[in-house]
Amino acid sequence: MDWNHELLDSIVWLGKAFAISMLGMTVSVALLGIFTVWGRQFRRLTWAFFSPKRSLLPLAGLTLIVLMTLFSVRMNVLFSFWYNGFYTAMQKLDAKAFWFMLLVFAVLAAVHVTRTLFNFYLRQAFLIHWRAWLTDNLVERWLAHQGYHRSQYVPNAPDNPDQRIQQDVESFVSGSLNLSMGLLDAVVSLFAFTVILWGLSGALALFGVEIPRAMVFLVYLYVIVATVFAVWIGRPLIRLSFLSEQLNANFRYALIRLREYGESIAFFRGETVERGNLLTRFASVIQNMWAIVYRSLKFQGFNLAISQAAVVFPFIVQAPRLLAGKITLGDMMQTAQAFGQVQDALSFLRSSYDEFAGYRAVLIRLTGFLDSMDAAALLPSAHIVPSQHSVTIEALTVRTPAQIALVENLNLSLTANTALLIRGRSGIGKTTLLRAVAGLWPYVDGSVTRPVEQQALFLPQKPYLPLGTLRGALYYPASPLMGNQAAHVLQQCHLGHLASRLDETADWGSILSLGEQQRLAIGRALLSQPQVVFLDEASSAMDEGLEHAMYRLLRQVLPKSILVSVGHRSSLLEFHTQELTLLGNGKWQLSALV
Ligand SMILES: Nc1ncnc2c1ncn2[C@@H]1O[C@H](COP(=O)(O)OP(=O)(O)OP(=O)(O)O)[C@@H](O)[C@H]1O
Repeated sequence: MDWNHELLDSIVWLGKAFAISMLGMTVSVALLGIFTVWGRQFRRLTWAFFSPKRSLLPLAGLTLIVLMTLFSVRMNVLFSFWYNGFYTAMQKLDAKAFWFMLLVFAVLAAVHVTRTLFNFYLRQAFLIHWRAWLTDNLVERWLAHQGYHRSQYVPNAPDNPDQRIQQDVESFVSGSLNLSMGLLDAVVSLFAFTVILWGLSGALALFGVEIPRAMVFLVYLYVIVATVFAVWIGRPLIRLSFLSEQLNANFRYALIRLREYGESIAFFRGETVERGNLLTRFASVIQNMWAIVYRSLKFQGFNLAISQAAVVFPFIVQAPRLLAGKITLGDMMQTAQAFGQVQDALSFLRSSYDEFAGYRAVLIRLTGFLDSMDAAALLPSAHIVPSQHSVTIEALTVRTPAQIALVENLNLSLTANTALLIRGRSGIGKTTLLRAVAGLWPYVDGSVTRPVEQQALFLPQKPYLPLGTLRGALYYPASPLMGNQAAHVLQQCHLGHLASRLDETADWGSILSLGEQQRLAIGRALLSQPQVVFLDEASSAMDEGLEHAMYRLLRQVLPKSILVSVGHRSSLLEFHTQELTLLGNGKWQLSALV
Protein backbone atom coordinates (compact mmCIF):
# COMPACT_ATOMS: atom_id res chain seq x y z
CA MET A 1 0.00 0.00 0.00
CA ASP A 2 1.30 3.48 -0.96
CA TRP A 3 0.54 5.55 2.13
CA ASN A 4 1.45 8.81 0.33
CA HIS A 5 -1.53 8.50 -2.05
CA GLU A 6 -3.92 6.87 0.35
CA LEU A 7 -6.07 9.97 0.95
CA LEU A 8 -7.20 10.19 -2.67
CA ASP A 9 -7.65 6.42 -2.96
CA SER A 10 -9.80 6.38 0.17
CA ILE A 11 -11.99 9.22 -1.10
CA VAL A 12 -12.59 7.37 -4.38
CA TRP A 13 -13.31 4.15 -2.45
CA LEU A 14 -15.77 5.97 -0.19
CA GLY A 15 -17.57 7.53 -3.18
CA LYS A 16 -18.04 4.18 -4.89
CA ALA A 17 -19.02 2.34 -1.70
CA PHE A 18 -21.51 5.10 -0.86
CA ALA A 19 -23.24 4.99 -4.27
CA ILE A 20 -23.54 1.19 -4.15
CA SER A 21 -24.70 1.20 -0.51
CA MET A 22 -27.45 3.77 -1.06
CA LEU A 23 -28.72 1.83 -4.07
CA GLY A 24 -28.53 -1.45 -2.15
CA MET A 25 -30.34 -0.05 0.87
CA THR A 26 -33.15 1.48 -1.19
CA VAL A 27 -33.72 -1.78 -3.10
CA SER A 28 -33.55 -3.83 0.13
CA VAL A 29 -36.13 -1.71 1.93
CA ALA A 30 -38.43 -1.91 -1.11
CA LEU A 31 -38.04 -5.70 -1.40
CA LEU A 32 -38.43 -6.32 2.34
CA GLY A 33 -41.58 -4.22 2.25
CA ILE A 34 -42.97 -6.41 -0.53
CA PHE A 35 -41.92 -9.84 0.72
CA THR A 36 -41.86 -9.69 4.53
CA VAL A 37 -44.40 -8.72 7.15
CA TRP A 38 -41.81 -7.03 9.35
CA GLY A 39 -40.51 -5.08 6.34
CA ARG A 40 -44.01 -3.67 5.86
CA GLN A 41 -44.31 -2.92 9.57
CA PHE A 42 -40.95 -1.12 9.45
CA ARG A 43 -42.03 0.93 6.44
CA ARG A 44 -45.30 1.87 8.09
CA LEU A 45 -43.49 3.20 11.16
CA THR A 46 -40.71 5.05 9.32
CA TRP A 47 -42.28 6.32 6.12
CA ALA A 48 -43.67 9.58 7.43
CA PHE A 49 -40.48 10.49 9.32
CA PHE A 50 -38.23 10.12 6.27
CA SER A 51 -40.68 11.63 3.80
CA PRO A 52 -38.84 14.47 1.96
CA LYS A 53 -42.17 16.29 1.72
CA ARG A 54 -42.12 16.77 5.49
CA SER A 55 -38.43 17.62 5.92
CA LEU A 56 -35.16 16.85 4.19
CA LEU A 57 -33.19 16.69 7.45
CA PRO A 58 -33.88 13.02 8.40
CA LEU A 59 -32.73 11.78 4.98
CA ALA A 60 -29.70 14.09 5.14
CA GLY A 61 -28.85 12.78 8.62
CA LEU A 62 -29.23 9.17 7.50
CA THR A 63 -27.04 9.81 4.45
CA LEU A 64 -24.32 11.22 6.68
CA ILE A 65 -24.59 8.23 9.03
CA VAL A 66 -24.21 5.84 6.08
CA LEU A 67 -21.14 7.77 4.99
CA MET A 68 -19.64 7.60 8.48
CA THR A 69 -20.33 3.85 8.66
CA LEU A 70 -18.47 3.32 5.38
CA PHE A 71 -15.70 5.55 6.62
CA SER A 72 -15.33 3.27 9.64
CA VAL A 73 -14.95 0.21 7.37
CA ARG A 74 -12.35 2.06 5.35
CA MET A 75 -10.45 2.87 8.54
CA ASN A 76 -10.43 -0.84 9.45
CA VAL A 77 -9.03 -1.66 6.02
CA LEU A 78 -6.31 0.97 6.47
CA PHE A 79 -5.48 -0.38 9.94
CA SER A 80 -5.20 -3.88 8.49
CA PHE A 81 -2.61 -2.67 5.94
CA TRP A 82 -0.90 -0.74 8.66
CA TYR A 83 -0.56 -4.00 10.67
CA ASN A 84 1.04 -5.68 7.68
CA GLY A 85 3.53 -2.85 7.10
CA PHE A 86 4.36 -2.53 10.79
CA TYR A 87 5.03 -6.23 11.45
CA THR A 88 6.93 -6.64 8.19
CA ALA A 89 9.15 -3.67 9.14
CA MET A 90 9.86 -5.34 12.48
CA GLN A 91 10.52 -8.71 10.91
CA LYS A 92 12.99 -7.11 8.48
CA LEU A 93 14.55 -5.04 11.32
CA ASP A 94 13.95 -1.96 9.12
CA ALA A 95 14.17 1.05 11.50
CA LYS A 96 13.20 3.66 8.85
CA ALA A 97 10.07 1.76 7.86
CA PHE A 98 9.26 1.19 11.52
CA TRP A 99 9.29 4.92 12.35
CA PHE A 100 7.39 5.77 9.18
CA MET A 101 4.68 3.29 10.15
CA LEU A 102 4.45 4.88 13.58
CA LEU A 103 3.91 8.27 11.90
CA VAL A 104 1.18 6.71 9.73
CA PHE A 105 -0.34 5.29 12.89
CA ALA A 106 -0.43 8.74 14.51
CA VAL A 107 -2.39 10.10 11.54
CA LEU A 108 -4.72 7.07 11.42
CA ALA A 109 -5.33 7.22 15.17
CA ALA A 110 -6.14 10.96 15.08
CA VAL A 111 -8.61 10.45 12.21
CA HIS A 112 -10.09 7.43 13.99
CA VAL A 113 -10.70 9.31 17.25
CA THR A 114 -12.25 12.31 15.46
CA ARG A 115 -14.44 10.08 13.31
CA THR A 116 -15.60 8.02 16.29
CA LEU A 117 -16.61 11.09 18.30
CA PHE A 118 -18.36 12.75 15.38
CA ASN A 119 -20.13 9.49 14.55
CA PHE A 120 -21.31 9.16 18.16
CA TYR A 121 -22.70 12.69 18.18
CA LEU A 122 -24.35 12.28 14.80
CA ARG A 123 -26.07 9.03 15.73
CA GLN A 124 -27.27 10.31 19.09
CA ALA A 125 -28.64 13.53 17.58
CA PHE A 126 -30.39 11.50 14.89
CA LEU A 127 -31.88 9.09 17.45
CA ILE A 128 -33.10 11.92 19.69
CA HIS A 129 -34.84 13.69 16.80
CA TRP A 130 -36.36 10.45 15.53
CA ARG A 131 -37.57 9.40 18.97
CA ALA A 132 -39.04 12.84 19.66
CA TRP A 133 -40.89 12.81 16.35
CA LEU A 134 -42.24 9.29 16.72
CA THR A 135 -43.30 9.80 20.34
CA ASP A 136 -45.07 12.98 19.35
CA ASN A 137 -46.76 11.15 16.53
CA LEU A 138 -47.93 8.23 18.70
CA VAL A 139 -49.15 10.52 21.49
CA GLU A 140 -51.09 12.43 18.83
CA ARG A 141 -52.61 9.17 17.55
CA TRP A 142 -53.42 8.08 21.09
CA LEU A 143 -55.23 11.30 21.91
CA ALA A 144 -56.96 11.71 18.54
CA HIS A 145 -60.57 10.46 18.37
CA GLN A 146 -60.26 9.67 22.11
CA GLY A 147 -58.27 6.56 21.18
CA TYR A 148 -56.81 6.44 24.71
CA HIS A 149 -60.34 5.66 25.96
CA ARG A 150 -62.24 4.20 23.02
CA SER A 151 -59.53 1.68 22.08
CA GLN A 152 -60.83 -0.40 25.02
CA TYR A 153 -63.88 -1.21 22.87
CA VAL A 154 -61.72 -2.50 20.01
CA PRO A 155 -61.36 -6.31 19.83
CA ASN A 156 -57.82 -7.29 20.95
CA ALA A 157 -57.31 -3.88 22.55
CA PRO A 158 -53.60 -3.11 22.99
CA ASP A 159 -52.10 -3.90 26.36
CA ASN A 160 -50.03 -1.22 28.13
CA PRO A 161 -50.07 1.59 25.53
CA ASP A 162 -47.98 3.69 27.94
CA GLN A 163 -45.15 1.17 27.61
CA ARG A 164 -45.40 1.24 23.83
CA ILE A 165 -45.10 4.99 23.72
CA GLN A 166 -42.35 5.33 26.32
CA GLN A 167 -40.18 2.24 25.91
CA ASP A 168 -40.91 0.65 22.55
CA VAL A 169 -40.33 3.84 20.59
CA GLU A 170 -36.87 4.10 22.13
CA SER A 171 -36.09 0.46 21.35
CA PHE A 172 -37.46 0.85 17.85
CA VAL A 173 -35.35 3.85 16.82
CA SER A 174 -32.13 2.57 18.37
CA GLY A 175 -32.77 -0.97 17.08
CA SER A 176 -33.46 0.32 13.56
CA LEU A 177 -30.23 2.29 13.45
CA ASN A 178 -28.04 -0.33 15.11
CA LEU A 179 -29.31 -3.20 13.01
CA SER A 180 -29.34 -1.39 9.66
CA MET A 181 -25.93 0.23 10.10
CA GLY A 182 -24.55 -2.99 11.61
CA LEU A 183 -25.74 -4.84 8.53
CA LEU A 184 -24.26 -2.24 6.19
CA ASP A 185 -20.96 -2.37 8.06
CA ALA A 186 -21.03 -6.16 7.87
CA VAL A 187 -21.77 -6.34 4.14
CA VAL A 188 -19.18 -3.73 3.15
CA SER A 189 -16.54 -5.21 5.50
CA LEU A 190 -17.26 -8.60 4.01
CA PHE A 191 -16.45 -7.36 0.51
CA ALA A 192 -13.42 -5.32 1.54
CA PHE A 193 -11.79 -7.98 3.69
CA THR A 194 -12.67 -10.89 1.41
CA VAL A 195 -10.61 -9.12 -1.26
CA ILE A 196 -7.70 -8.73 1.20
CA LEU A 197 -8.01 -12.33 2.36
CA TRP A 198 -8.14 -13.51 -1.24
CA GLY A 199 -4.82 -11.82 -1.93
CA LEU A 200 -3.17 -13.33 1.15
CA SER A 201 -4.63 -16.81 0.95
CA GLY A 202 -2.82 -19.81 -0.52
CA ALA A 203 -3.79 -23.34 -1.46
CA LEU A 204 -4.43 -25.96 1.19
CA ALA A 205 -4.30 -29.72 0.80
CA LEU A 206 -7.19 -31.31 2.64
CA PHE A 207 -7.67 -35.10 2.51
CA GLY A 208 -5.51 -35.18 -0.60
CA VAL A 209 -7.55 -32.45 -2.33
CA GLU A 210 -5.84 -29.14 -3.15
CA ILE A 211 -8.15 -26.20 -2.31
CA PRO A 212 -6.97 -22.89 -3.86
CA ARG A 213 -7.53 -19.74 -1.75
CA ALA A 214 -8.55 -22.12 1.04
CA MET A 215 -8.75 -19.42 3.72
CA VAL A 216 -11.57 -17.59 1.98
CA PHE A 217 -13.67 -20.70 1.41
CA LEU A 218 -13.04 -22.01 4.89
CA VAL A 219 -14.11 -18.83 6.66
CA TYR A 220 -17.33 -18.69 4.66
CA LEU A 221 -18.12 -22.36 5.25
CA TYR A 222 -17.28 -22.01 8.92
CA VAL A 223 -19.56 -19.06 9.54
CA ILE A 224 -22.45 -20.20 7.35
CA VAL A 225 -22.69 -23.54 9.17
CA ALA A 226 -22.41 -21.71 12.52
CA THR A 227 -25.14 -19.24 11.50
CA VAL A 228 -27.60 -21.94 10.52
CA PHE A 229 -27.15 -23.62 13.91
CA ALA A 230 -27.32 -20.29 15.78
CA VAL A 231 -30.60 -19.27 14.14
CA TRP A 232 -32.04 -22.67 14.99
CA ILE A 233 -30.92 -22.40 18.64
CA GLY A 234 -31.89 -18.72 19.03
CA ARG A 235 -35.33 -18.83 17.43
CA PRO A 236 -37.37 -19.20 20.66
CA LEU A 237 -35.81 -15.95 21.91
CA ILE A 238 -38.19 -13.95 19.68
CA ARG A 239 -41.27 -15.17 21.55
CA LEU A 240 -39.55 -15.01 24.93
CA SER A 241 -38.45 -11.40 24.53
CA PHE A 242 -41.95 -10.39 23.39
CA LEU A 243 -43.39 -12.08 26.47
CA SER A 244 -40.80 -10.45 28.70
CA GLU A 245 -41.91 -6.94 27.74
CA GLN A 246 -45.57 -7.81 28.14
CA LEU A 247 -45.20 -9.55 31.51
CA ASN A 248 -43.05 -6.76 32.93
CA ALA A 249 -45.58 -4.16 31.83
CA ASN A 250 -48.41 -6.17 33.42
CA PHE A 251 -46.48 -6.34 36.67
CA ARG A 252 -45.75 -2.60 36.58
CA TYR A 253 -49.41 -1.86 35.92
CA ALA A 254 -50.43 -3.90 38.98
CA LEU A 255 -47.92 -1.92 41.09
CA ILE A 256 -49.29 1.38 39.79
CA ARG A 257 -52.85 0.32 40.60
CA LEU A 258 -51.80 -0.56 44.13
CA ARG A 259 -50.53 3.00 44.56
CA GLU A 260 -53.56 4.51 42.85
CA TYR A 261 -56.12 2.63 44.93
CA GLY A 262 -53.89 2.60 48.04
CA GLU A 263 -56.50 4.06 50.31
CA SER A 264 -59.29 1.63 49.42
CA ILE A 265 -56.92 -1.30 49.69
CA ALA A 266 -55.70 -0.07 53.08
CA PHE A 267 -59.30 0.28 54.35
CA PHE A 268 -60.08 -3.25 53.16
CA ARG A 269 -56.75 -4.53 54.56
CA GLY A 270 -56.43 -6.14 51.15
CA GLU A 271 -52.68 -6.67 51.42
CA THR A 272 -52.93 -10.47 51.25
CA VAL A 273 -54.95 -10.42 48.04
CA GLU A 274 -52.72 -7.71 46.57
CA ARG A 275 -49.56 -9.60 47.51
CA GLY A 276 -50.96 -12.72 45.88
CA ASN A 277 -51.86 -10.79 42.77
CA LEU A 278 -48.48 -9.05 42.54
CA LEU A 279 -46.53 -12.22 43.20
CA THR A 280 -48.52 -14.16 40.61
CA ARG A 281 -47.69 -11.55 38.01
CA PHE A 282 -44.09 -11.35 39.12
CA ALA A 283 -43.79 -15.14 39.08
CA SER A 284 -44.62 -15.07 35.36
CA VAL A 285 -41.89 -12.45 34.85
CA ILE A 286 -39.38 -14.63 36.69
CA GLN A 287 -40.43 -17.80 34.93
CA ASN A 288 -39.91 -16.09 31.59
CA MET A 289 -36.55 -14.68 32.74
CA TRP A 290 -35.33 -18.18 33.53
CA ALA A 291 -36.51 -19.40 30.15
CA ILE A 292 -34.50 -16.55 28.55
CA VAL A 293 -31.46 -17.39 30.69
CA TYR A 294 -31.47 -21.08 29.69
CA ARG A 295 -32.06 -20.32 26.06
CA SER A 296 -29.35 -17.60 26.09
CA LEU A 297 -26.90 -20.00 27.73
CA LYS A 298 -27.26 -22.31 24.76
CA PHE A 299 -27.21 -19.44 22.28
CA GLN A 300 -24.28 -17.54 23.77
CA GLY A 301 -22.37 -20.72 24.59
CA PHE A 302 -22.54 -21.68 20.96
CA ASN A 303 -21.57 -18.18 19.79
CA LEU A 304 -18.64 -17.96 22.20
CA ALA A 305 -17.27 -21.37 21.26
CA ILE A 306 -17.48 -20.46 17.57
CA SER A 307 -15.73 -17.08 18.14
CA GLN A 308 -12.94 -18.62 20.25
CA ALA A 309 -12.17 -21.29 17.69
CA ALA A 310 -12.00 -18.53 15.08
CA VAL A 311 -9.11 -16.82 16.93
CA VAL A 312 -6.53 -19.52 16.20
CA PHE A 313 -7.99 -20.80 12.95
CA PRO A 314 -6.18 -18.38 10.54
CA PHE A 315 -2.82 -18.87 12.29
CA ILE A 316 -3.10 -22.65 11.91
CA VAL A 317 -3.98 -22.39 8.22
CA GLN A 318 -1.25 -19.81 7.38
CA ALA A 319 1.54 -21.17 9.63
CA PRO A 320 2.98 -23.62 7.04
CA ARG A 321 3.29 -20.80 4.47
CA LEU A 322 4.97 -18.46 6.99
CA LEU A 323 7.41 -21.16 8.08
CA ALA A 324 8.16 -21.97 4.45
CA GLY A 325 9.00 -18.29 3.89
CA LYS A 326 6.18 -17.77 1.35
CA ILE A 327 4.55 -14.96 3.33
CA THR A 328 5.87 -12.32 5.78
CA LEU A 329 4.92 -11.92 9.46
CA GLY A 330 2.98 -8.81 8.34
CA ASP A 331 0.98 -10.96 5.90
CA MET A 332 0.30 -13.42 8.69
CA MET A 333 -0.93 -10.70 11.06
CA GLN A 334 -3.04 -9.07 8.35
CA THR A 335 -4.54 -12.48 7.52
CA ALA A 336 -5.59 -12.95 11.14
CA GLN A 337 -7.08 -9.46 11.24
CA ALA A 338 -8.87 -9.82 7.90
CA PHE A 339 -10.14 -13.26 8.91
CA GLY A 340 -11.51 -11.74 12.10
CA GLN A 341 -13.27 -9.00 10.14
CA VAL A 342 -14.81 -11.40 7.63
CA GLN A 343 -15.79 -13.68 10.47
CA ASP A 344 -17.39 -10.79 12.36
CA ALA A 345 -19.18 -9.57 9.27
CA LEU A 346 -20.53 -12.99 8.37
CA SER A 347 -21.46 -13.58 11.98
CA PHE A 348 -23.58 -10.45 12.08
CA LEU A 349 -26.80 -12.34 11.54
CA ARG A 350 -25.82 -14.95 14.11
CA SER A 351 -24.69 -12.58 16.85
CA SER A 352 -27.46 -10.03 16.40
CA TYR A 353 -30.20 -12.62 16.18
CA ASP A 354 -31.43 -11.97 19.72
CA GLU A 355 -31.38 -8.21 19.10
CA PHE A 356 -33.37 -8.77 15.93
CA ALA A 357 -35.77 -10.97 17.90
CA GLY A 358 -36.42 -8.14 20.35
CA TYR A 359 -36.69 -5.69 17.47
CA ARG A 360 -39.39 -7.74 15.76
CA ALA A 361 -41.32 -7.90 19.02
CA VAL A 362 -41.15 -4.10 19.21
CA LEU A 363 -42.35 -3.80 15.60
CA ILE A 364 -45.32 -6.05 16.36
CA ARG A 365 -46.25 -4.04 19.45
CA LEU A 366 -45.93 -0.63 17.79
CA THR A 367 -47.90 -1.59 14.70
CA GLY A 368 -50.47 -3.30 16.96
CA PHE A 369 -50.84 0.02 18.75
CA LEU A 370 -51.36 1.85 15.43
CA ASP A 371 -53.89 -0.79 14.31
CA SER A 372 -56.00 -0.36 17.42
CA MET A 373 -55.85 3.43 17.17
CA ASP A 374 -57.06 3.13 13.55
CA ALA A 375 -59.81 0.75 14.65
CA ALA A 376 -60.80 3.06 17.52
CA ALA A 377 -61.08 5.98 15.10
CA LEU A 378 -63.46 3.91 12.95
CA LEU A 379 -65.71 2.86 15.85
CA PRO A 380 -69.23 4.19 15.48
CA SER A 381 -70.64 6.81 17.85
CA ALA A 382 -73.79 8.88 18.08
CA HIS A 383 -73.99 11.49 15.35
CA ILE A 384 -73.19 14.76 17.14
CA VAL A 385 -74.53 17.95 15.54
CA PRO A 386 -73.25 21.22 17.09
CA SER A 387 -75.86 23.70 18.26
CA GLN A 388 -76.22 26.72 20.57
CA HIS A 389 -78.39 26.78 23.71
CA SER A 390 -80.32 23.56 22.97
CA VAL A 391 -80.02 19.80 23.30
CA THR A 392 -82.03 17.53 21.03
CA ILE A 393 -81.82 13.76 21.11
CA GLU A 394 -83.30 11.95 18.12
CA ALA A 395 -83.94 8.22 17.71
CA LEU A 396 -81.12 7.38 20.09
CA THR A 397 -80.65 3.69 20.82
CA VAL A 398 -77.94 2.65 23.28
CA ARG A 399 -76.86 -0.98 23.77
CA THR A 400 -74.33 -2.87 25.87
CA PRO A 401 -71.39 -4.57 24.10
CA ALA A 402 -73.51 -7.74 24.32
CA GLN A 403 -76.20 -5.91 22.25
CA ILE A 404 -78.69 -5.71 25.15
CA ALA A 405 -80.79 -2.54 24.71
CA LEU A 406 -80.35 0.01 27.51
CA VAL A 407 -82.32 2.83 25.87
CA GLU A 408 -84.33 2.41 22.69
CA ASN A 409 -85.43 5.14 20.30
CA LEU A 410 -85.09 8.04 22.76
CA ASN A 411 -86.35 11.43 21.61
CA LEU A 412 -86.26 14.57 23.71
CA SER A 413 -85.50 18.24 23.47
CA LEU A 414 -84.16 20.79 25.95
CA THR A 415 -83.84 24.53 25.53
CA ALA A 416 -81.98 27.22 27.50
CA ASN A 417 -82.83 27.38 31.20
CA THR A 418 -84.38 23.88 31.25
CA ALA A 419 -83.03 20.87 33.09
CA LEU A 420 -83.42 17.11 32.79
CA LEU A 421 -83.05 14.60 35.61
CA ILE A 422 -82.27 11.02 34.57
CA ARG A 423 -83.22 8.36 37.08
CA GLY A 424 -83.47 4.58 37.20
CA ARG A 425 -82.14 1.69 39.20
CA SER A 426 -78.41 0.97 39.38
CA GLY A 427 -76.93 -0.62 36.26
CA ILE A 428 -79.91 0.36 34.10
CA GLY A 429 -77.79 2.50 31.73
CA LYS A 430 -77.81 6.12 32.99
CA THR A 431 -74.03 6.66 32.74
CA THR A 432 -73.91 4.82 29.44
CA LEU A 433 -76.61 7.12 28.07
CA LEU A 434 -74.43 10.13 29.02
CA ARG A 435 -71.42 8.43 27.38
CA ALA A 436 -73.49 8.04 24.22
CA VAL A 437 -74.53 11.71 24.34
CA ALA A 438 -70.84 12.66 24.81
CA GLY A 439 -69.96 10.62 21.68
CA LEU A 440 -67.78 8.12 23.56
CA TRP A 441 -69.98 5.00 23.47
CA PRO A 442 -69.72 2.96 20.25
CA TYR A 443 -72.78 0.68 20.59
CA VAL A 444 -75.26 3.31 19.56
CA ASP A 445 -77.54 4.62 16.78
CA GLY A 446 -79.18 8.01 16.41
CA SER A 447 -78.16 11.63 16.65
CA VAL A 448 -77.60 14.26 19.34
CA THR A 449 -77.72 17.97 18.64
CA ARG A 450 -75.97 19.89 21.41
CA PRO A 451 -73.35 22.53 22.25
CA VAL A 452 -69.87 21.09 21.74
CA GLU A 453 -66.28 21.53 22.95
CA GLN A 454 -65.93 24.08 25.77
CA GLN A 455 -69.67 24.79 25.65
CA ALA A 456 -70.51 21.34 27.03
CA LEU A 457 -69.15 20.19 30.38
CA PHE A 458 -69.39 16.60 31.61
CA LEU A 459 -68.94 16.14 35.36
CA PRO A 460 -68.54 12.48 36.41
CA GLN A 461 -69.13 11.12 39.90
CA LYS A 462 -65.38 10.95 40.54
CA PRO A 463 -63.89 14.14 39.12
CA TYR A 464 -60.54 14.06 37.39
CA LEU A 465 -57.97 16.38 38.98
CA PRO A 466 -54.84 16.79 36.86
CA LEU A 467 -51.37 16.85 38.40
CA GLY A 468 -50.35 20.42 39.25
CA THR A 469 -51.87 23.33 41.12
CA LEU A 470 -55.36 23.61 42.52
CA ARG A 471 -55.95 26.56 40.20
CA GLY A 472 -55.02 24.34 37.24
CA ALA A 473 -57.49 21.71 38.48
CA LEU A 474 -60.21 24.33 38.86
CA TYR A 475 -59.84 25.63 35.30
CA TYR A 476 -59.15 22.23 33.66
CA PRO A 477 -59.12 21.71 30.67
CA ALA A 478 -58.81 25.48 30.02
CA SER A 479 -55.61 27.35 30.90
CA PRO A 480 -55.75 28.76 34.45
CA LEU A 481 -56.26 32.52 34.86
CA MET A 482 -54.63 34.53 37.61
CA GLY A 483 -56.77 36.95 39.63
CA ASN A 484 -59.39 36.70 42.35
CA GLN A 485 -62.08 34.92 40.40
CA ALA A 486 -60.83 31.45 41.32
CA ALA A 487 -60.77 32.29 45.05
CA HIS A 488 -64.26 33.77 44.78
CA VAL A 489 -65.57 30.58 43.15
CA LEU A 490 -63.96 28.47 45.89
CA GLN A 491 -65.83 30.58 48.46
CA GLN A 492 -69.08 30.06 46.58
CA CYS A 493 -68.50 26.29 46.52
CA HIS A 494 -67.86 26.11 50.26
CA LEU A 495 -64.15 25.57 49.63
CA GLY A 496 -62.97 28.91 51.06
CA HIS A 497 -60.43 27.13 53.28
CA LEU A 498 -58.49 26.19 50.10
CA ALA A 499 -58.32 29.72 48.65
CA SER A 500 -54.84 30.38 50.06
CA ARG A 501 -53.53 27.13 48.50
CA LEU A 502 -54.70 27.84 44.95
CA ASP A 503 -51.18 27.93 43.55
CA GLU A 504 -49.84 25.00 45.55
CA THR A 505 -48.75 21.98 43.51
CA ALA A 506 -49.93 18.72 45.08
CA ASP A 507 -51.70 15.45 44.36
CA TRP A 508 -55.08 17.09 44.91
CA GLY A 509 -56.95 13.99 43.79
CA SER A 510 -55.80 12.16 46.90
CA ILE A 511 -55.81 15.13 49.32
CA LEU A 512 -59.36 16.41 48.82
CA SER A 513 -62.38 14.42 50.00
CA LEU A 514 -64.71 13.18 47.28
CA GLY A 515 -67.31 15.79 48.30
CA GLU A 516 -64.66 18.54 48.06
CA GLN A 517 -63.57 17.27 44.65
CA GLN A 518 -67.18 17.29 43.49
CA ARG A 519 -67.58 20.89 44.67
CA LEU A 520 -64.36 21.81 42.88
CA ALA A 521 -65.90 20.34 39.73
CA ILE A 522 -69.01 22.49 40.24
CA GLY A 523 -66.58 25.42 40.52
CA ARG A 524 -65.24 24.44 37.10
CA ALA A 525 -68.74 24.78 35.68
CA LEU A 526 -69.16 28.23 37.27
CA LEU A 527 -65.86 29.42 35.78
CA SER A 528 -66.23 27.98 32.29
CA GLN A 529 -69.92 28.98 31.93
CA PRO A 530 -70.87 26.22 29.46
CA GLN A 531 -74.21 26.18 27.68
CA VAL A 532 -74.90 22.66 28.92
CA VAL A 533 -73.66 20.82 32.02
CA PHE A 534 -74.00 17.03 32.30
CA LEU A 535 -73.78 15.94 35.94
CA ASP A 536 -73.44 12.18 36.41
CA GLU A 537 -74.13 11.78 40.13
CA ALA A 538 -71.71 14.69 40.41
CA SER A 539 -73.00 15.65 43.87
CA SER A 540 -73.50 12.14 45.27
CA ALA A 541 -70.81 12.52 47.96
CA MET A 542 -72.33 15.72 49.39
CA ASP A 543 -74.97 15.77 52.10
CA GLU A 544 -78.43 16.86 50.95
CA GLY A 545 -77.97 20.41 52.26
CA LEU A 546 -74.74 20.95 50.34
CA GLU A 547 -76.14 19.31 47.22
CA HIS A 548 -79.10 21.65 47.41
CA ALA A 549 -76.80 24.66 47.85
CA MET A 550 -74.65 23.63 44.86
CA TYR A 551 -77.65 23.20 42.55
CA ARG A 552 -79.04 26.57 43.67
CA LEU A 553 -75.65 28.12 42.95
CA LEU A 554 -75.50 26.53 39.50
CA ARG A 555 -78.93 27.87 38.70
CA GLN A 556 -78.06 31.38 40.01
CA VAL A 557 -74.70 31.71 38.18
CA LEU A 558 -75.72 29.84 35.02
CA PRO A 559 -79.41 30.76 34.58
CA LYS A 560 -79.34 30.18 30.80
CA SER A 561 -77.47 26.88 30.86
CA ILE A 562 -79.14 23.52 30.34
CA LEU A 563 -78.57 20.98 33.11
CA VAL A 564 -78.70 17.23 32.51
CA SER A 565 -78.30 15.34 35.78
CA VAL A 566 -78.12 11.72 36.76
CA GLY A 567 -79.13 11.25 40.37
CA HIS A 568 -81.12 9.14 42.76
CA ARG A 569 -82.35 11.69 45.35
CA SER A 570 -85.87 13.10 45.02
CA SER A 571 -84.60 16.38 46.46
CA LEU A 572 -83.02 17.05 43.04
CA LEU A 573 -86.43 17.16 41.34
CA GLU A 574 -87.06 20.83 42.22
CA PHE A 575 -84.06 21.96 40.10
CA HIS A 576 -85.23 20.14 36.97
CA THR A 577 -88.01 20.70 34.45
CA GLN A 578 -88.18 17.17 32.99
CA GLU A 579 -87.58 13.70 34.32
CA LEU A 580 -86.38 10.75 32.24
CA THR A 581 -86.84 7.39 33.93
CA LEU A 582 -85.05 4.38 32.47
CA LEU A 583 -87.20 1.28 32.97
CA GLY A 584 -85.00 -1.52 31.62
CA ASN A 585 -84.95 -3.49 28.34
CA GLY A 586 -84.60 -0.20 26.47
CA LYS A 587 -87.89 1.24 27.80
CA TRP A 588 -88.06 4.76 29.18
CA GLN A 589 -90.55 7.37 30.31
CA LEU A 590 -90.29 11.14 29.99
CA SER A 591 -92.37 13.43 32.16
CA ALA A 592 -92.54 17.18 32.80
CA LEU A 593 -91.87 18.50 36.31
CA VAL A 594 -93.51 21.57 37.60
N1 LIG B 1 -67.32 -1.02 29.11
C1 LIG B 1 -68.37 -1.82 29.35
N2 LIG B 1 -68.36 -3.07 28.89
C2 LIG B 1 -69.40 -3.90 29.11
N3 LIG B 1 -70.51 -3.53 29.75
C3 LIG B 1 -70.60 -2.29 30.22
C4 LIG B 1 -69.52 -1.36 30.05
N4 LIG B 1 -69.89 -0.20 30.61
C5 LIG B 1 -71.13 -0.40 31.14
N5 LIG B 1 -71.55 -1.65 30.91
C6 LIG B 1 -72.83 -2.24 31.32
O1 LIG B 1 -73.90 -1.41 30.91
C7 LIG B 1 -74.90 -1.40 31.89
C8 LIG B 1 -75.24 0.03 32.27
O2 LIG B 1 -74.18 0.57 33.03
P1 LIG B 1 -74.22 2.07 33.57
O3 LIG B 1 -72.90 2.36 34.20
O4 LIG B 1 -74.65 2.94 32.47
O5 LIG B 1 -75.35 1.97 34.69
P2 LIG B 1 -75.91 3.14 35.63
O6 LIG B 1 -77.37 3.18 35.40
O7 LIG B 1 -75.15 4.40 35.42
O8 LIG B 1 -75.58 2.50 37.04
P3 LIG B 1 -75.26 3.25 38.46
O9 LIG B 1 -76.52 3.93 38.91
O10 LIG B 1 -74.90 2.10 39.33
O11 LIG B 1 -74.12 4.17 38.21
C9 LIG B 1 -74.40 -2.22 33.06
O12 LIG B 1 -74.99 -3.50 32.97
C10 LIG B 1 -72.92 -2.30 32.84
O13 LIG B 1 -72.42 -3.52 33.32
